Amino acid sequence: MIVEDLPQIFKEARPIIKNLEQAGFKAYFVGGSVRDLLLKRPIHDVDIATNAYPAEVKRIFPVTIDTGIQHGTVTVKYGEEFYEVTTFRTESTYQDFRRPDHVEFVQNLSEDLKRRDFTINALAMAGSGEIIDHFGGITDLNNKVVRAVGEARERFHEDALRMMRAVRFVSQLGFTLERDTKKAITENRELLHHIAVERIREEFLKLGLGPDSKDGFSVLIDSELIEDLPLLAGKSSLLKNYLTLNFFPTTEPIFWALIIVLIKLTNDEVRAFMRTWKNSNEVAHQVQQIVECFDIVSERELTNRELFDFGVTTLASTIDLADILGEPVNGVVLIDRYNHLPLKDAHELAVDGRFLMANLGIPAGPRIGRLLQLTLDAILAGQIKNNQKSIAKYVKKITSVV
Ligand SMILES: Nc1ccn([C@@H]2O[C@H](COP(=O)(O)OP(=O)(O)OP(=O)(O)O)[C@@H](O)[C@H]2O)c(=O)n1
Repeated sequence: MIVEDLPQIFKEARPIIKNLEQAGFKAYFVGGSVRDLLLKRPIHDVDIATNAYPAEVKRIFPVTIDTGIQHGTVTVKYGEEFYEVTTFRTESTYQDFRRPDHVEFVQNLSEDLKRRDFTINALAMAGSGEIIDHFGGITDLNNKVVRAVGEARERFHEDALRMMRAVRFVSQLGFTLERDTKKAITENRELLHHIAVERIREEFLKLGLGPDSKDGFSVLIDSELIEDLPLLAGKSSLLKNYLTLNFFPTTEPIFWALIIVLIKLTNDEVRAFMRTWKNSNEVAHQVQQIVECFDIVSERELTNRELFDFGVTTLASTIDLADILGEPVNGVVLIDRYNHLPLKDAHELAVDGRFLMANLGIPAGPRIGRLLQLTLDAILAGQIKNNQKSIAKYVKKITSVV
């Protein structure tokens, strides 16, 4: 099979292949870019595999960066673009947990392809556009199947993250998981414990945000791989509720908040959960806010002060989460109430600490902060207006008790 009209991204990368060939080497496009080309999906970057060693690649191209030389990868700058050029290699380079730094280079493309994870990812393409398919990858693409190359058990022992990748592709591409590949996941799922949580998290997130995340979750539960995800062991009966949803998360914080609500964590447990999953403090904070806000809106109306404190981003995410979970929350009303708040940021307060000290004779100290907070409360509750005159009157009144 030859692809006649290659997208621009491949055309621009062709000179890399040509230069390697002119120097007497073989070189091919490999991996996800070839898969995505045949699926007519957007292509973000193209990777190249070659029998040239990194030192040889560096001799051919004037501008290179040693991004992963111990794994055989050199980044080549060509024009304004950067390309990863990797020497044909075998499994142990895919972060084999038994031999993390072991690299084995091989001489030909077939050897390289047969140690890749799935048939759909074991396709290569020559500079001419000719597709090289040794493992039935094109048939599997057409049938929408994720199937390990050769023995699935071996592929998962080489890199256990591949089990998560398999399920991620189900969600991302809308494919089904081939039976033996799924069986090998169930039989080898404990291997996932050798994998860094950050890598698992990336795959879990891609799974959760994929267009077919319901199918992804279904396979995750069916294959029992879910039992080996951090803090999700024993939660599969709760997570089965994911399969009854009609809408799905579209952002990272909403995805985590949904998982947390489904597994019924208390507010106190959220922080530890997010930390175990090695999320950034920023994402962890956003998720905590959404979960807290969701807890409140499921019980009662938010106060104006709560609307103010949560802010519009958390409110919008909470409304999405409520929608996903079928919780009756009137998002339009909530956002309208937010939009009509007398102020949306503490900086909009008509007075500051200096004003209270200079005009009302209140000494510096923590009391100033308390008075400002009470003032904010009163404005948000509609008791007073946000101007210096009504605030001064109000503060004078409450100084006797605060
Ligand atoms: N654990 C892994 C990771 C990657 N690969 C191989 O390396 C290629 C590139 O990997 P990567 O860029 O991580 O993923 P893609 O398959 O390109 O998918 P995406 O870009 O959507 O993450 C894959 O296609 C596959 O051939 C593999 O065999 N085993």
